[in-house]
Amino acid sequence: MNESTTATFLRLLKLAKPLRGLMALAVLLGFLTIGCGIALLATSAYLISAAALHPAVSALSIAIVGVRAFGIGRGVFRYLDRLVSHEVVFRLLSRIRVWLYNAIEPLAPARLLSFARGDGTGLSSGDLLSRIISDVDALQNVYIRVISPPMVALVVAISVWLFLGAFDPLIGVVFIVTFLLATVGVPLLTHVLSHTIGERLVTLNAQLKTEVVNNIQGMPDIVAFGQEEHQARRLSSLSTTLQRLQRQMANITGIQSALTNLFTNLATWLTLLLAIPLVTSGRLPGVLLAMLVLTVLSSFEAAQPLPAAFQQLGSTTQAARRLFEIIDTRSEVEDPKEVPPLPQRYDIEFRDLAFRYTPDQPPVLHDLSFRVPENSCVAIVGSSGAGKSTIARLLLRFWEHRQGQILLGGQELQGYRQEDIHLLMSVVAQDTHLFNTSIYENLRIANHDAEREAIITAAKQAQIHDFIESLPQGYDTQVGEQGLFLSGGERQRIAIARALLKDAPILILDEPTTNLDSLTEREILRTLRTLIQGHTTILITHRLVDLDMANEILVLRDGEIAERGSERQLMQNEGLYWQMWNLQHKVLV
Ligand SMILES: Nc1ncnc2c1ncn2[C@@H]1O[C@H](COP(=O)(O)OP(=O)(O)OP(=O)(O)O)[C@@H](O)[C@H]1O
Repeated sequence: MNESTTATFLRLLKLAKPLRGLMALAVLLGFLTIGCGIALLATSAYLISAAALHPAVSALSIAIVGVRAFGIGRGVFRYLDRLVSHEVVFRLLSRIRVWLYNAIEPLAPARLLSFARGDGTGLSSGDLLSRIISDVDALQNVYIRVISPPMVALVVAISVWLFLGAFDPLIGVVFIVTFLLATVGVPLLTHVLSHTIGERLVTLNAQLKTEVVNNIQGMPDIVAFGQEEHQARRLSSLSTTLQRLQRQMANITGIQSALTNLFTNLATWLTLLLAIPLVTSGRLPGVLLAMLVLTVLSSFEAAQPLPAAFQQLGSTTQAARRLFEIIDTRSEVEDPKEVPPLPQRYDIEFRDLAFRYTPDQPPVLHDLSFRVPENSCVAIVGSSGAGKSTIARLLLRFWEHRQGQILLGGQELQGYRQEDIHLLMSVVAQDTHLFNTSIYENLRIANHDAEREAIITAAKQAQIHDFIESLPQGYDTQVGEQGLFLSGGERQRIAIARALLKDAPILILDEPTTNLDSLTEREILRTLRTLIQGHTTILITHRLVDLDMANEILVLRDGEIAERGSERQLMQNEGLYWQMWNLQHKVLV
């Protein structure tokens, strides 16, 4: 094992620390199972040999009872061993899953995004899924096969060595050497041969899953651009590589299994070779010959699982490494150590703010200063990529600003917990995520305590109620994955209804009328006009319609405020806003 494998392995062991009592019990039960198996064969061999000499039945009674007891004991202990070791594994895996989920949550969206973009550790949604499901499952191998069996093998080795040594030290030495070759030599050899293949198998499996998820998500585009064959070729090439690696793994399995059998038979044969002269010279009673040989043969049962476990160690540690990679990722945004009081007022101020997403990228926002007084509305307009949505992301503390200040209620935003900030803000974003459940549940997500009446009122205000009612299953209609069964406009109106239901004091409307036709846009804007009353609102839009509802409009160009004022002032200035308005108006006409 190299250093990093050992370090990963030790970290995995640490995870199991709270269950060490149960794990010790599993080792004890494993030993008792194999111990009973050895004793069963040894006693049976003695019984058959002794019975061949026709002694009185009473002379055999202890051996007969022993055979029965060990036979029953082996079954019972095997059952208990499986029960306890699986209990340990399932408890551990469920702890790891929860632990992992808790670690992922703070990474969203900034760190998860950077994973998805491939500039972190190259994680995409398919890869993430693979880590959470397959990699966690792969850890079973560590706890069931790598930890317990070597300990059981160690206890068996010492006990059988001492037992055989009592009859003849040389037989004891032959046993321990062959046993060590089978339990240490073969596993090490398999590990050396297979660990790189195992690691590549995990990575390749994840790559294949990523590719499949990606293809399924982009299937309509693949079909529309006639790329089916190209994509199928990519998948087929990945799966051929996977098959080749799996074949190599199968060859190693064959080698390790042949070597283990070789050492088992060699040990049995050598014991026989050494014991026969002892019997002929009278130093060993003849009835014990078969017993010694079968003790050796059956003790190798403890060696059987080790090579397979070490063969999978490469893939297991690689899986663990991939999990620890997520766990070790620092979240983009850190909450303050002490729980701060909530703001008493809801005005927002940006002071000399500059921001870039990554150090190697140019700044997206520069010297940004503006104020949104409590219960007023500021609209931010500008061309695509000007940095409008970035302002919303910073306000939501999805990203951390490092230059300048953002104040909420007069206090720096970084002084509040993200959780508290999210409670104070309702967002209608460009892409609303709908969960694969009913419309009703999708609305209720904004406010779990909302009564049905309140949900319907919000849907009415967002102009979506009549549409929902026209569906055969009304509010219980399933929306499909990511709201696939709804149009872009319908999804947007559900987002507005959610914001209405949440009724937070601050509203962030990021292109709330995207995907809507002009008529619906007007209706929604009318709703928004009412909605923003009594709320501090930031309205981000590139549609220059009905912006007289904003107290101030900021025109953003390349991350800077190029122009600002009320709609009337900006139109009078005949500057950038006026040009954009005219351009849009002409296009619309
Ligand atoms: N997560 C990110 N990492 C790196 N760069 C990003 C990230 N998100 C956005 N950007 C970049 O920041 C710039 C501003 O993006 P932003 O989404 O704020 O623009 P926008 O004005 O809202 O555009 P649109 O109107 O098209 O939504 C763009 O150049 C974009 O490529």
